[in-house]
Amino acid sequence: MKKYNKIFKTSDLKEIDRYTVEHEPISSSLLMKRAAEAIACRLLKIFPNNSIFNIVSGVGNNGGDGFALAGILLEKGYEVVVYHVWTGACLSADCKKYREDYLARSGSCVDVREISDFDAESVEGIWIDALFGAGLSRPVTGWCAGVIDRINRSVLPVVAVDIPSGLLGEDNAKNTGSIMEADYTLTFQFPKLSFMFPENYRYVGDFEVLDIGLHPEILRDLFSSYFYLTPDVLAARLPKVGKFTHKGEMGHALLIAGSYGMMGAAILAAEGALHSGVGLLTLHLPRSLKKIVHLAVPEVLIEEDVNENCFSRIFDCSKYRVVGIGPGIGTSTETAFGLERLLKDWKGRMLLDADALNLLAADARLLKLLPESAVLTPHPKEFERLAGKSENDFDRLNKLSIFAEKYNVYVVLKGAHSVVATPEGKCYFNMSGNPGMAKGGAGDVLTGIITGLLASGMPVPDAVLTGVFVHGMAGDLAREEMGVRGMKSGDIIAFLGKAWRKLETLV
Ligand SMILES: NC(=O)C1=CN([C@@H]2O[C@H](COP(=O)(O)OP(=O)(O)OC[C@H]3O[C@@H](n4cnc5c(N)ncnc54)[C@H](O)[C@@H]3O)[C@@H](O)[C@H]2O)[C@H](O)CC1
Ligand SMILES: [K+]
Repeated sequence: MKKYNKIFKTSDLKEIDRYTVEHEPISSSLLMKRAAEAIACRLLKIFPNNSIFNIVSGVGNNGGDGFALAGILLEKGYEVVVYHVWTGACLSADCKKYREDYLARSGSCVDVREISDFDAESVEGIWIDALFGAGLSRPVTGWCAGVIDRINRSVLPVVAVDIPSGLLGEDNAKNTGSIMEADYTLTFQFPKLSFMFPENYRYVGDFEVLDIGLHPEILRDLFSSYFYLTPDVLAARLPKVGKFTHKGEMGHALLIAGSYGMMGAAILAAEGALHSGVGLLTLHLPRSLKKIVHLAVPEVLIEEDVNENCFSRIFDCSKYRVVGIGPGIGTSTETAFGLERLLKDWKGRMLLDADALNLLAADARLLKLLPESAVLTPHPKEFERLAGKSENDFDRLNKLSIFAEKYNVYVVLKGAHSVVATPEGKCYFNMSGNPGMAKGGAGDVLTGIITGLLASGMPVPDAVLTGVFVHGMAGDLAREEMGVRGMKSGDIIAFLGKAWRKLETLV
C-alpha cells in the first residue's frame, strides 16, 4: 500500500477518526484498543526492565487511551496505578468504558479532583502521560497545571501518549500554560507539526510514530501542506540508472566554491556531488588555489577564475546542466559582482548556499534575478538575514513558506528536522540526521549532493528532498560507527555510498 506521509492538523483528527470508524468499519472503542496495544508494545520494548506504570489519565479520549493501556498492562501482570485527573465533569464514552473495564478487574485508581489528591513524590517506575491529547484547545492552567508541574519535577521517566499534555499541535507562541516535559512521545499515525520545532524538544523528547491503521483513503484525500520524509517515500522517487547510461546523461555540474582560507568547503562540496551520481563535475576556483583541490579530488575538472584568491567572474555556463555556488566563496566586492553577473546570465538550474545567500541578503535586488525553481540552502541565521527575524519556530516556518512562494524557489532551512519549502506552499520535514552533523562542513556536503542530483536530471523537488534525506542518512550511518562526538563532516561523505545503497535496495 502506498504511504502518504502527511502531517495533519490536530483539528483534522476527529474527521480522520470518524472516517476510519465508518469505512473500515470499526467501533471507536476497538480503535482505541488498537491504539493502546500499539503503545503497550512499544513501551515494553523501550523499558524492558520496568514493572511499575503510573498512568495519568484525563477525561477525554487521550485519557481513554490511558485506561485501555492500563487494562492491557494489568493483564500482562505489571503493577499499574491510574491517576484519574478529573479535568472536566464528563468522561468521553470510550474513556468511561475503559475506566469501567479497568475498575471491574480491580485495577488500582486514584481519583484526582484537586491538586491535594495528587502525590507524585512517593511514586516509583515510570509516568505515562495520557492527560490531554489532540483535543486540547487552550493552554492548561489552574490545578490541572499543578499536576503537570509535579510530574515535571519528578525524576522518573515520562512517556507521553500521542502528544505531551499541554502542548498544542501547531502554534505554541501564545501557550503560557503548563506543558509536560516528556522523555519520549509515542504519537499516533503521524508526527504533529509542533514536534518539528527545536523549541519544543524539551517537551516532546524523542518521538516515534505508531501506525494505528487509520483509514488510508482519508489519509490520502485530506488536504495538508505539511509532509515528513521517510526512506520508503524517497526510494519510490529514485530514478533507475539504466545499463547504457553514459556520463553525459548523468549531467555536467559546475560548482563555484572556495576562496583563500576556505578551500575545504570546495573539497567537501565536490566530494558530495561526486558521491551522488553526477556525470562530470567542474570546479570553478580562484587561480592560486586550484592545485590544492586538484590533488585532493582528482575526479573533477578545474576552471580557474581570473582572480587569484576569490570568485569574480564566469564567462560561459552554457555547457552545464546546473550551477551550484556558495560554499566558502566569501563576500568580497569582486565576488558580489561575479554573483550578480551570473544571476543576470544564467536562467537554468541553480543552487545557492552559504556566502552566496549572504550576498543575496546584502543586496535585495539580486533576489529578483533568481532563476525559476532555484534551490536555496540557508541555516537559520542565513535565513534570518534573507527574510528578517522570526518570533518563534512556527513564525519562521510561515516566513519560509511565504519566501519560497514569493521568489518561486525551493528553500531548505537546515536544522535537526531540516525543512524544504516549495514554491507551491508545501513544507517537507526531514526525519534523518543527528546532532553529530551539527559541525562545520556538513552544509557544504549537502550543497554538493543536491547539485549532483540536479545535474543527473532528477526533477528539482525530488533532487532536493532526496538530497536532504540521504545526507541525514549518511550522517546516521556515521554516528552508528563513530558516535556523535567522533564523527566529522568528511565522515558524512565516507558513508554516502552506504546510504545510497540502503535507499536503492528499498526501490
Ligand atoms: N484518531 C486518532 O488518532 C485517535 C486518537 N485517540 C486519542 O484521542 C485523543 C484526542 O481525544 P479528545 O477526546 O478529542 O481530546 P483529549 O483527550 O485531548 O481531551 C480533551 C478534553 O479536555 C478538554 N480540554 C481541552 N483543553 C483543556 C484545557 N486547557 N483545560 C481543561 N480541559 C481542556 C476538552 O474539552 C476535552 O474534554 C488523541 O490525542 C488520542 O490520544 C484515540 O484513542 C484513538 C484514535
Ligand atoms: K498526552
